[in-house]
Amino acid sequence: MIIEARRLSRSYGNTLALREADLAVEAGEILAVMGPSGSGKSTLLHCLAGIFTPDSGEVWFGGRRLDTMSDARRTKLRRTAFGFVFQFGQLVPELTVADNVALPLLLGRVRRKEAYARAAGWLERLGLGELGGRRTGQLSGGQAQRVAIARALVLGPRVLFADEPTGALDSLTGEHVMELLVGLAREEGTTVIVVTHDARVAAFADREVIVRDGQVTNPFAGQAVR
Ligand SMILES: Nc1ncnc2c1ncn2[C@@H]1O[C@H](COP(=O)(O)OP(=O)(O)OP(=O)(O)O)[C@@H](O)[C@H]1O
Repeated sequence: MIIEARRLSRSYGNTLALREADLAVEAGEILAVMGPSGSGKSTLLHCLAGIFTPDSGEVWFGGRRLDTMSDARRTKLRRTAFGFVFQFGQLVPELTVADNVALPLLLGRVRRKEAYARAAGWLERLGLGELGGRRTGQLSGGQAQRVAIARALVLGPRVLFADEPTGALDSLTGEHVMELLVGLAREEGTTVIVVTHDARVAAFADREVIVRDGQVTNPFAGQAVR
């Protein structure tokens, strides 16, 4: 298992968002996390990615305990081992497409020339080779999400976390974005955990888990949905 969550609980004030949720994810797996609105999907994803710490329970990544790690170590691990794609790309609008994709490399002290060369390679793979010089504020939704995918993958993460990555796109564009995301993840051997409401997005996954009332109803591979 690359990621394991054991009996995760997390509340916001009086709202119990996760109630002893379990989940196990295999390396290289593409996992869709589905379930009703407000059931705890995003909270689960944020706990797995070490963005939130759970109130109780354990999160393991590659045999290391994530939830009890120091903030500094967890932040470093998140930067190097994890990639993120959210509903709205969260690109820096004042920067160009190439700048946005090169940014994680530059922050990781990769030399400028190499960072831009690697960014250009990823943009090419995502069919964005022509758009490197454009400001990201001037992209279509589908183009922006493809840039966000390039930026998330440029450091070669072990796990890509995606929260409604196609939520702001029309269905055809959304399918194209998912096709690219899943195709690249498979080529790279990247594990993908994608939260989605959309059955067409989930159809790209190897496995689907359902979150209900803060619990994962079928947390382990091979288990039927209850
Ligand atoms: N910052 C917050 N403050 C208070 N309550 C919150 C906060 N974030 C989430 N919640 C509550 O926690 C519960 C789980 O929320 P979460 O966002 O994890 O659900 P979700 O399944 O991702 O929902 P959606 O599909 O609508 O995005 C909900 O009842 C929600 O209202």
